[in-house]
Amino acid sequence: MTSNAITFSEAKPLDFVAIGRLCIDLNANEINRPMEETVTFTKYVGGSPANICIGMSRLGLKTGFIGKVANDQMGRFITGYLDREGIDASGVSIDRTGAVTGLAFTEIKSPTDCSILMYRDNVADLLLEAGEVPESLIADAKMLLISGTALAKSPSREAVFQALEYAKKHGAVIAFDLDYRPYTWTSDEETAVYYNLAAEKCDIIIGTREEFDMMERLGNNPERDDRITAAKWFDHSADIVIIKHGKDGSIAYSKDGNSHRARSFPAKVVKTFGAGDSYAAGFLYGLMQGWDISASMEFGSAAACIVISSHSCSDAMPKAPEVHEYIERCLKGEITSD
Ligand SMILES: Nc1ncnc2c1ncn2[C@@H]1O[C@H](COP(=O)(O)OP(=O)(O)OP(=O)(O)O)[C@@H](O)[C@H]1O
Ligand SMILES: O=C(O)C[C@@H](O)[C@H](O)C(=O)CO
Repeated sequence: MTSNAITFSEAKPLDFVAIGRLCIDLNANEINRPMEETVTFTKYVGGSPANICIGMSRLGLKTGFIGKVANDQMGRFITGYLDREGIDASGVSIDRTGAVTGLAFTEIKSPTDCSILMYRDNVADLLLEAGEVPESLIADAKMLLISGTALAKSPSREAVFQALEYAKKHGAVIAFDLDYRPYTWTSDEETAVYYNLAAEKCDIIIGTREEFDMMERLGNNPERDDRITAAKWFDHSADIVIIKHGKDGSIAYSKDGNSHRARSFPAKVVKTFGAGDSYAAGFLYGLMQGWDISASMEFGSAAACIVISSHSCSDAMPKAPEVHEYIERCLKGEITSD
């Protein structure tokens, strides 16, 4: 199937495989206050690539995950969740070194003032080794998603480049969700080098304006012009580059020279994070259905609204009928922002 010059190998048994972190979100139950004043949290599976994979699975696609979890109750909570979601977890390794599961404590001071306190020392997800990346899982997949934070440290960094090599070898479409989390990196120069090296191999690149700014410290785009940002990647492997702008929506550029703007939909926002993961899942799902770029962006934008209107990220990932209904209700004026 071809969508916007991107061709998916229909004969492959898996639709989507992601590689990267599997973590735990601990979202404060007492919202609209600083974390210092919160007492209880709800535990969810987290990790941006995990959220995207869960989103793709919820939308009805056959998915798999490549990663590493801690050999403890949190690791077993995560793998049990993937199993219940029907996600092939055969590519998930168990750490044997005593590493731990990354924790994301989320603070919801207000619907527009949210932050994440990350505990990521000695996390298992960054210990995934290149030799643990199953070539067969990627060979069976129409699409591979990589996520930028997995590039932050070795051996996870080399595992990502191994996955990219397998994807190229077996004709999988490669999507790169930039997912820049500063606390995981030690140097701006190193960050930009590895993000750029990975991005050169990718067919679809999705990031915020700020994430592309981080990458472009090696280039020259003082006006932070989205079109200049996108053009660079069409000289490499990219067919589609999406720059996300929060409530102001998103813009996509395609290699054929076209651009596509998507507005955001109204939403009763509980917390803003999770927007990017659900947007990515909705957009990539749309492409895999053969929809055009604009329709896929609209679907991703609506999926994002459903997740930011919820307390969780992974648990809130919607099914396809929910997203279509959300769009219809917005078009009828039945949903408004606060
Ligand atoms: N407040 C909002 N109201 C409606 N839609 C939103 C809002 N914030 C984000 N979105 C939708 O989600 C998409 C992605 O959001 P954003 O640009 O914030 O990405 P992100 O920074 O990667 O998200 P995250 O907060 O999960 O890291 C936007 O393009 C828009 O369609
Ligand atoms: O990606 C992370 O490590 C944090 C996520 O678990 C959290 O759900 C989020 O920020 C989603 O964007």
